[in-house]
Amino acid sequence: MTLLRIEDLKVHFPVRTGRFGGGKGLVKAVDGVSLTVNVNETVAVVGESGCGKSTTGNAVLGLAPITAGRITFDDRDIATLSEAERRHVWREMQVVFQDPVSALNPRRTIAQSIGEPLVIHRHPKDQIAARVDELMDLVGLNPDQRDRRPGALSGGQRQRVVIARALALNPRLIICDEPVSALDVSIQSQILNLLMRLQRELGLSYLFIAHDLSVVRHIADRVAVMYLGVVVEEGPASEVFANPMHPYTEALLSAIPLPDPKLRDTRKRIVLEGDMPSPLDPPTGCPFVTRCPIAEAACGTARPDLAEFAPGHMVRCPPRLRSRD
Ligand SMILES: Nc1ncnc2c1ncn2[C@@H]1O[C@H](COP(=O)(O)OP(=O)(O)OP(=O)(O)O)[C@@H](O)[C@H]1O
Repeated sequence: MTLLRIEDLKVHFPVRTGRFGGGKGLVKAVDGVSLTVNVNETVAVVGESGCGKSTTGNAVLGLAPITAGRITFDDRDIATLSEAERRHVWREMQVVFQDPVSALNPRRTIAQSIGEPLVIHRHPKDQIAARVDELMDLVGLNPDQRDRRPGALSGGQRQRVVIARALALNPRLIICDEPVSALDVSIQSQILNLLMRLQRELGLSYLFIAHDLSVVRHIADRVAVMYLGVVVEEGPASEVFANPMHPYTEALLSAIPLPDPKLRDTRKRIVLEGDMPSPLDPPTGCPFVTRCPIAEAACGTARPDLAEFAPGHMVRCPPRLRSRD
């Protein structure tokens, strides 16, 4: 069952341009993204900085304006909700951001931070302490730490606090926006394992935003790779990792270190030249044309659509190019 549906989403920001800010431009941060997240599913959105991943998540959360397209949660269009429906949807949809330091008020105790949504939503006061203990236990924090301040905790423990707070109102969907990027590599897998366990136990759905494909390898059911405001490839995670179709996905995958030295020798590393163009002035034609190792003249004129290569595996690169290698 589909819980979240994003249909042809566009988020364009009007900005001032030119040396003295006299010109006007449009940053096409998201330029026609469609995605679905099913109940109990993790969909990863991956791509380098500036590709529009966070803006997509922010539009779902109501933190970025929807220029065009539609976002439905549980079949309800989030743009047309009444105030009461909106409050209900915001309870069911929570977010975990990258940086647990700025997400937590340093003056509040752990219990106060975790209990904050319960206070805001007027939970009976006498039940809040027990619910906070339950949430701390659920995320692997010792309830003895309830009166500590965030400064006394490690980065991983702080992110557990943020996750416990996100779970307080029994959400169905969590937008995880780079939830492990600020953590030591050794701690990252602990938090990813925690998120996977919580998903199993609570039937959660995740829209999981990351710049690094290796982070999502174990957690994602499906992966959407974004470049310059559009999805260039989307499919079941196992398919995308084993059989990447888009040259950008291939380049991202080739940057992941392989544990097996024999595999390391056989794999070619694809180093992309230059930077992603500005979404203020995207290239005509294929968005990846300026950095693509297999670009042809035609790629500079027509923007390719997403086409299905295998069941559920979509790629925005014409077959005549892909069949060459
Ligand atoms: N409020 C805004 N006004 C103007 N431009 C914006 C605004 N928010 C985002 N952008 C631009 O939109 C583009 C996409 O940004 P976004 O943060 O969604 O990318 P991202 O892939 O999540 O990158 P990062 O990982 O660095 O957050 C960037 O070029 C960014 O500068």
